[in-house]
Amino acid sequence: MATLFDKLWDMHRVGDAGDGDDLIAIDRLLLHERTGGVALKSLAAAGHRVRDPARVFSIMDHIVSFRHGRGRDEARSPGGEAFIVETREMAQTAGIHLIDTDNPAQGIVHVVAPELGIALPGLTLVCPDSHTCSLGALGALAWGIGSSDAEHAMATGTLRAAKPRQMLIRVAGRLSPGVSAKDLALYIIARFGSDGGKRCAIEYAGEAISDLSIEGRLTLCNMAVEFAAFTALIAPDAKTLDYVSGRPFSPSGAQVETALAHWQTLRTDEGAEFDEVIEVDAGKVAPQVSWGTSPEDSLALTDALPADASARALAYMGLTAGQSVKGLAIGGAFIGSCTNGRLSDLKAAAEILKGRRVAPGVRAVCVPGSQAVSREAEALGIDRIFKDAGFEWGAPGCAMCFYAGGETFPPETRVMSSTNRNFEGRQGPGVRTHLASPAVVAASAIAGRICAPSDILVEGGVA
Ligand SMILES: CC(C)[C@H](C(=O)O)[C@@H](O)C(=O)O
Ligand code: SF4
Repeated sequence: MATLFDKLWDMHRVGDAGDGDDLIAIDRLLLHERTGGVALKSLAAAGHRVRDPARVFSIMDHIVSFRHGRGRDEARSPGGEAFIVETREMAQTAGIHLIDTDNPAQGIVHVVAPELGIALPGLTLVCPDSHTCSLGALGALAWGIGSSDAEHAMATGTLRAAKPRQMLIRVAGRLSPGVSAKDLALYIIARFGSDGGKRCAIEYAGEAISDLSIEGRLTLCNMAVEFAAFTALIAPDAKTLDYVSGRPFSPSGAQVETALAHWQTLRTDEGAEFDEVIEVDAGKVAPQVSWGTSPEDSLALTDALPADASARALAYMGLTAGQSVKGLAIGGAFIGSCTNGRLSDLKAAAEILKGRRVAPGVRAVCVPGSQAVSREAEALGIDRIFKDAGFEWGAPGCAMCFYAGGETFPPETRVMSSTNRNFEGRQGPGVRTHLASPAVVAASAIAGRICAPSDILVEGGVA
């Protein structure tokens, strides 16, 4: 009896690397211009070549400008162009796949990898980026690595790694209407703490997980690293197989049948043991918002701040213990990122924005996670809904998810954000980030204060 994680590990284990480490075969490696160009350059400087360029994909997302109309080589941070240019040159020299700024498939690496079928059930995938765990949503074994590990993986097609402990998070029951995968992720992190994942490989299972769309699963697994997990994964089911079929880098022709047969074996055997098991009742999860400077500082929108809230976090966020977060005036709203920048996220926000206007004094920005998401949204008129509501509609990339030295909100601005990190300075010096789902961000942008979508709907529309 084996867990899904055991099976994936064993299938890729090529040897004992000593000191308790295994040598793991890496199927596909992803790079972005913020860390990937550096890894490629250092690899070349050491006189090594990429062993199998067909398995390596480089994508421009972190530094590219999100301003439409500007040259896409323009960076959003001073001096950032060098990252773009260097990654391009190094990728071309190495002969790896390059999804450049002008490529119709460009977007955030963790959004693009599933869209293109680079991420598939059963594959090992690594990227020098912490949110690579997102891809476990498809039943892949995917984890974030450092730059030197990326070099090692490119040169050898393998990585040294110690097999992590394993945790099962079973989410029983169903999420209530209006409660999303993002709310579930924040709820779990708040309840068990930002160290609650204990560097384990987490398998999410249970009725609420089967119910989630693939995009919802990607959101949930995206936040596993904020829970200190090694990675997270979800066993592939019919939804997964349907999602991954027919994509550019998915199996084609005669390979399809073999792949389907293989993917169907990717599940945890009945009775297989985990080192830790956590049970969560989906019915208890309400729309969440973060109040502090760690994703674990999250609560239901209707709850007051804990009496023992950290003084430093309170001071940074301009709050006092015991107060309510709901109703606080905001100055910014951001919808996008690898957490919530997919079509279903934009649709959920658009449902609330339709026919309404962002409150005066709120700068609201939406940046689709990829060119594909942007095109689909535009085909459905979703961009119009955002723009008519007063949102800026940006060009795909990480954009305001993290401060790169360029565009930001003024210090002390309270920003509702569909992203995954609310650390001090994450969106800019002094910026006060509140994490929430796209629907909660959209509702708050309309109201000009932190609120739930139901508050807007009850008020019958805020002009
Ligand atoms: C810049 C990159 C290495 C970083 C990460 O590893 O996650 C970024 O994507 C982030 O979200 O903070
Ligand atoms: S969108 Fe944000 S969290 Fe995701 S990869 Fe980019 S910077 Fe990191």
